[in-house]
Amino acid sequence: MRTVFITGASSGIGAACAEVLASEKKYRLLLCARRLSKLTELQKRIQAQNPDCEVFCFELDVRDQSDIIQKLKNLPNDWKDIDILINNAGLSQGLDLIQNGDPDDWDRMIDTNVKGLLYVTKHTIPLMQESTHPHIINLGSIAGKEVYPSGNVYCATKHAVDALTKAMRIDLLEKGIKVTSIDPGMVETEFSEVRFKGDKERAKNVYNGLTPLSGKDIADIISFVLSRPAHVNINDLLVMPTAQASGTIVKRDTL
Ligand SMILES: NC(=O)C1=CN([C@@H]2O[C@H](COP(=O)(O)OP(=O)(O)OC[C@H]3O[C@@H](n4cnc5c(N)ncnc54)[C@H](OP(=O)(O)O)[C@@H]3O)[C@@H](O)[C@H]2O)C=CC1
Ligand SMILES: CC(=O)[C@H](N)C(=O)O
Repeated sequence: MRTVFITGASSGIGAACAEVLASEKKYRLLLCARRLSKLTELQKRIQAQNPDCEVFCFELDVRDQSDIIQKLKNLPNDWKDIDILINNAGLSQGLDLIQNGDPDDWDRMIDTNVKGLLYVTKHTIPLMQESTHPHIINLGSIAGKEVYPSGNVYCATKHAVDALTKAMRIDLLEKGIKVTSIDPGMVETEFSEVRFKGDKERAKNVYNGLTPLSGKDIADIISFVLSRPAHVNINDLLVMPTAQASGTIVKRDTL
């Protein structure tokens, strides 16, 4: 069984990855997020459908480096050999022109999407030493390839993930760790509700008149990436809703 460590597993793409990988009977799951209750609900769902799937959940805020160190140190010994890290935890806060942006929003995005990914990676790599086929998958974004109006800092954080993925692939070559970036377009998860701070109407409007991707669409792709033989790595995979030609060009059904 390969041990997969998924950050941000309490909803959306992370939760979908947990469910898809559990169903393949090849993985055991190490899941973290800030909402432990959501993680335990997910664990119950997964183990109801896959009774033999081992799942270990723990509460973690990826922005807190000392908590990461402590939580990884305190893992049960049989969870300390990790094969796959999926750096999924991330968010956007607001959608404001830079001149109107809130520096607290900027801090949250940078601390979560960039520094959180770095902290988790730094402290997980030592736990991947024993793996025969170690793999790190970073959740990038179309926002890491293009910039869109008012996307400013969120786009900058995903551009940073794009650069860090390339850098990690170079630096970790000596350790034989595969590194992949998965870069989705619009995926209907809690993402927009988080971005708009609970404004469900505004979040729903993001996807009006088109079929966005689902968390499972991305999880299925990650499952494929992980299934490649040892000599094959998918470096970077941009995946969009058919209706979204680029970061800002979408085709919506007329009402
Ligand atoms: N949805 C989309 O359109 C796209 C999303 N992405 C990226 O995909 C990733 C997953 O997003 P998505 O599933 O859509 O969004 P969701 O909001 O549904 O999920 C985000 C996950 O990240 C976790 N998270 C957020 N902040 C922290 C933190 N500080 N510490 C630990 N976990 C945290 C949340 O858990 P909790 O709140 O319990 O801590 C949640 O489980 C993100 O990196 C996002 O940028 C990329 C392209 C498109
Ligand atoms: C594509 C994403 O990362 C996100 N949905 C966004 O609005 O930029």
